[in-house]
Amino acid sequence: MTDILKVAMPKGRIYKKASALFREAGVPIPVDVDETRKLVIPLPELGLEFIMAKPVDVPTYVEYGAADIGIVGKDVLMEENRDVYELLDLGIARCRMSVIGLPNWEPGIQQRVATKYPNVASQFFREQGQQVEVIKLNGSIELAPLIGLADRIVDMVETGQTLRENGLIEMTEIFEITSRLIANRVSYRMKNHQIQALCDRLQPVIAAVQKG
Ligand SMILES: Nc1ncnc2c1ncn2[C@@H]1O[C@H](COP(=O)(O)OP(=O)(O)OP(=O)(O)O)[C@@H](O)[C@H]1O
Ligand SMILES: O=P(O)(O)OC[C@H]1O[C@H](OP(=O)(O)OP(=O)(O)O)[C@H](O)[C@@H]1O
Repeated sequence: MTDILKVAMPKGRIYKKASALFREAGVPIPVDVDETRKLVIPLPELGLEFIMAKPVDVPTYVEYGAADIGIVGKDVLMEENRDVYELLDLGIARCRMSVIGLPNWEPGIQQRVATKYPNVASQFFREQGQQVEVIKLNGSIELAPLIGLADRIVDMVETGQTLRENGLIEMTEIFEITSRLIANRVSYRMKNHQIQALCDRLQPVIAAVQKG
């Protein structure tokens, strides 16, 4: 009997892209999985079990071994700094982490930066030698400079539509984001065969997508 691989799948926008990638790689996830509200989805015919997690929690499930592997954005990996292996860059859900502000922004004495990513933002400004107060928000980050909560924000930019519609500009790109396949350190040894088999299926599809 082969061991089932437990996969922490992020609900939301990454799931759609990750499931398409799996299907292209010859892992036929049944279509009803896309719509279900079930949180634990056994897929014994594929040797998998999906755990449908909030994206930011994926590295936590994987670090503790509640999931063997997981799919998560680089943004979350950088912010959470969990003890997991990063196995593959899946090349999906591409966007970037940037410093954003109003076009007329000028450095003041007491600078405030709002973000969903306080660790990433603090580290970035520390490295730049800039002293800022970081304010943690949980969404609609672009509101903060519009209504005077913060001078600048650190947030994700994909198409730039949110910035345009709110009259904001991207000042500095901090890093590029794509989704990654991560593994629990013990699972990586104990279930190496299954994990490697999945990576071997995914790799050529990722390479083909990257070629264009
Ligand atoms: N335009 C984008 N905005 C935000 N994240 C994006 C974008 N494009 C790709 N991503 C990736 O998708 C991941 C998950 O985003 P999603 O919006 O699904 O969840 P979330 O906002 O973290 O969670 P929730 O909506 O459940 O609070 C991000 O961590 C990032 O890696
Ligand atoms: O460049 P764009 O294509 O406009 O994408 C970027 C926007 O998408 C994300 O927000 P999300 O939709 O996750 O909503 P949130 O504000 O609740 O985080 C992100 O925080 C930006 O606001």
